[in-house]
Amino acid sequence: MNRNSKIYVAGHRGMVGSALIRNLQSKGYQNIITRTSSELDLRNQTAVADFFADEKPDYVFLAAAKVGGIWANNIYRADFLYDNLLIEANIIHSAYQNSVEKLLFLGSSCIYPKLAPQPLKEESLLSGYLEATNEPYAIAKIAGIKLCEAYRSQYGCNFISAMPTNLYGPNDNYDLQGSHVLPALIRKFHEAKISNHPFVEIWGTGSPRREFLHADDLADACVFLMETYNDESFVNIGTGEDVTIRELAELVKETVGFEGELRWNTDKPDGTPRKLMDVSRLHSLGWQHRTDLQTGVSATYQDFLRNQEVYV
Ligand SMILES: NC(=O)C1=CN([C@@H]2O[C@H](COP(=O)(O)OP(=O)(O)OC[C@H]3O[C@@H](n4cnc5c(N)ncnc54)[C@H](OP(=O)(O)O)[C@@H]3O)[C@@H](O)[C@H]2O)C=CC1
Ligand SMILES: C[C@H]1O[C@H](OP(=O)(O)OP(=O)(O)OC[C@H]2O[C@@H](n3cnc4c(=O)[nH]c(N)nc43)[C@H](O)[C@@H]2O)[C@@H](O)[C@@H](O)C1=O
Repeated sequence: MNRNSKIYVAGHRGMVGSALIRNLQSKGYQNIITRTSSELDLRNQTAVADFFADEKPDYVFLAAAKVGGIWANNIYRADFLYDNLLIEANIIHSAYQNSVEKLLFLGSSCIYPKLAPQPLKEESLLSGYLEATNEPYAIAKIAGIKLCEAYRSQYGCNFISAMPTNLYGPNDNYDLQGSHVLPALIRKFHEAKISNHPFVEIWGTGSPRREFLHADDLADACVFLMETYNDESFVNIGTGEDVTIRELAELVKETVGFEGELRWNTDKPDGTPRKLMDVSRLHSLGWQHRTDLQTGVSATYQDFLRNQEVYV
């Protein structure tokens, strides 16, 4: 990829897509093309085919997807499966038809079996049953990995896949039904602090463990892989460290400065007990994350305070 390569970032208004744009621009890549979902619905096969034929991008970052936390994944099961299958199939097939030089597909750590050995090695894919709350989304993400592998083996396309752990950062989704845990906790603790509410409700038991990576680190890893990595095997992207949801809640509570009580709503699902990434493949390639969780949560709360009128 050189500084004048034509780069299509699909999903550029999202948390990951916007981080990719910041990272690419900071490295001097100037020829970036984007479309919002209202300009180009990536579920529309003809529209995607026309877009690729007109624009002929050299490189593609596939960061557009139907995304959400545990509740949204569990309720909108059809949408998470249908939208994601169509988006990735349309883009990957058009990338092949238009001789895209290289494509990076973003999967997720939820592709791994619920009870796979920890930390999760890339080799554990398809070795057991998936977590029920996000099975449709995980199946779509596994299909995306398999599309990249199949177009590589049948047509020689240089399509690679990266599997990020749970992410957070600027432009996250702060909708309390649809969001992931970290933005939900930031918003809940902030609103409880402002309104002097005595407690904050948190879902589940607090015992599940999760690994969190800042979106700017993820973007840096994706650009690194686009610049340097050309193998079929997908690559986990994470920190290699995790915390319990209870520990995360205590950290966000302290960061926000809320002094009330934590109340656990065990009617809400815990989801996977643990999903810690084995990041040895990524480390052996020469990339490591930079932002520790405390620093990242603090920066994300400051970003939330600056942009809360847009976010909520
Ligand atoms: N957030 C996380 O914790 C994790 C995310 N990932 C993966 O990273 C990628 C990016 O996620 P994230 O940035 O968090 O998600 P966001 O929800 O923040 O952004 C998703 C983007 O996808 C675009 N999009 C969705 N549907 C369509 C459509 N039908 N047509 C065109 N564009 C569409 C949206 O565009 P628009 O704004 O124009 O509507 C949006 O900007 C996804 O593949 C996700 O699975 C993986 C692991 C964890
Ligand atoms: C990235 C990943 O994200 C999803 O999986 P998840 O990791 O389970 O996602 P989550 O962030 O929503 O929850 C993490 C944990 O946190 C607990 N929790 C507490 N309180 C709140 C809360 O207020 N909101 C949310 N959302 N969770 C809460 C919650 O009960 C769970 O135990 C996948 O569906 C899939 O999309 C995927 O790949």
